[in-house]
Amino acid sequence: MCFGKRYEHNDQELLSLVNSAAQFDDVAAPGNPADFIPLLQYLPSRRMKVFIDYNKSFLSFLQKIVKEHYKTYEQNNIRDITDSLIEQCLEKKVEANTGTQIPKEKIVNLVNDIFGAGFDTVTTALSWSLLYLVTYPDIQKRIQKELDQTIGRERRPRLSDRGTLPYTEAFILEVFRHSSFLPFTIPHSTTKDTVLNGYYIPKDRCVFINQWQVNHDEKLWKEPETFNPERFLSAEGTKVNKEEGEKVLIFGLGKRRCIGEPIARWQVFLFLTTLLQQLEFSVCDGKKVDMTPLYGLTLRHKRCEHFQVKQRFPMKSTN
Ligand code: HEM
Repeated sequence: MCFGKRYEHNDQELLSLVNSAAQFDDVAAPGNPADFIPLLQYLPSRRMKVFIDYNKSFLSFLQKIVKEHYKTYEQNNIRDITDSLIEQCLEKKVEANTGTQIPKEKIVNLVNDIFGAGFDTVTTALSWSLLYLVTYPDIQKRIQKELDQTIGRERRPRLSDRGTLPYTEAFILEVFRHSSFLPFTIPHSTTKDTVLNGYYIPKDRCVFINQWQVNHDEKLWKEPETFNPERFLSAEGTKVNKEEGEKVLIFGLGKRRCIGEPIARWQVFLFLTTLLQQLEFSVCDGKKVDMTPLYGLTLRHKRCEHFQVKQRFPMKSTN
């Protein structure tokens, strides 16, 4: 979407970025001691070096792509998000509306934000989903039954199917809630002295939301530690209970909540339904999945060595 390009699975440049994304995740996690004791920023830090090195290499990867886009840019053929940003930048220049103009040098940073915020998050959501599916095979079967009955096997799932698969939707909500794989929001700062629920928070204080706590609060959820998609279904089991769904906190809150939320929900839905229509996921007999989360900017799970996949029915070309 960002670059209008599909990378080969063995593209070395992309692979090295994907692999180092995990490192970035570790060092960028909220909880860097220097966020709380500013003096620590002056001490040498291995974390900070990894953080800076990763950003440098990622920015140079993006700069190269943005440069290529500028060279081949055609006003009447907008190929992707990068072209669209270039268009904004050039168009606004013509209108000389400097208030909303995107400066040319900011394009790389904007692509960086979209790629950085939208890549690791969606892949982590999908990978937790697969882990829950192999841990709860009956839930996997129930989603596949819903897919078979509603979509069938003759065509692939589409975005327009989303409202017609309540159990699948409830499963995704329960993955978001139970894993809470983004346990905290991005750190923000108070712009003035504030009182919240009787607590005084001075101006310029680092604040962020503990989403994990909200998603596991016993006052909000019945048996919060139990993985149970049905908690999001109406009494008859035929609809998603909207009010319950809205209680799940994974995209942040307020003005700076995730701007990519709708696209993220669509992506998770489309990838999961496409995979589950065709494939069955499991772990080798007698093996158990370790669901202990590894702490980082996103909570990851340990690599699962016993994961296996098989086709549900003979391959047919679908569209
Ligand atoms: C399941 C996937 C995703 C989750 C759980 C998620 C979650 C979040 C969270 C918690 C924040 C911080 C909100 C805050 O600090 O209050 C955020 C910010 C952001 N997200 Fe997402 N996100 C996801 C996918 C995406 C995608 C696909 C995109 C872009 C295509 C995206 C773009 C952004 C951007 C640009 C911000 C910064 C917004 C700002 O600072 O104003 N996210 N996201």
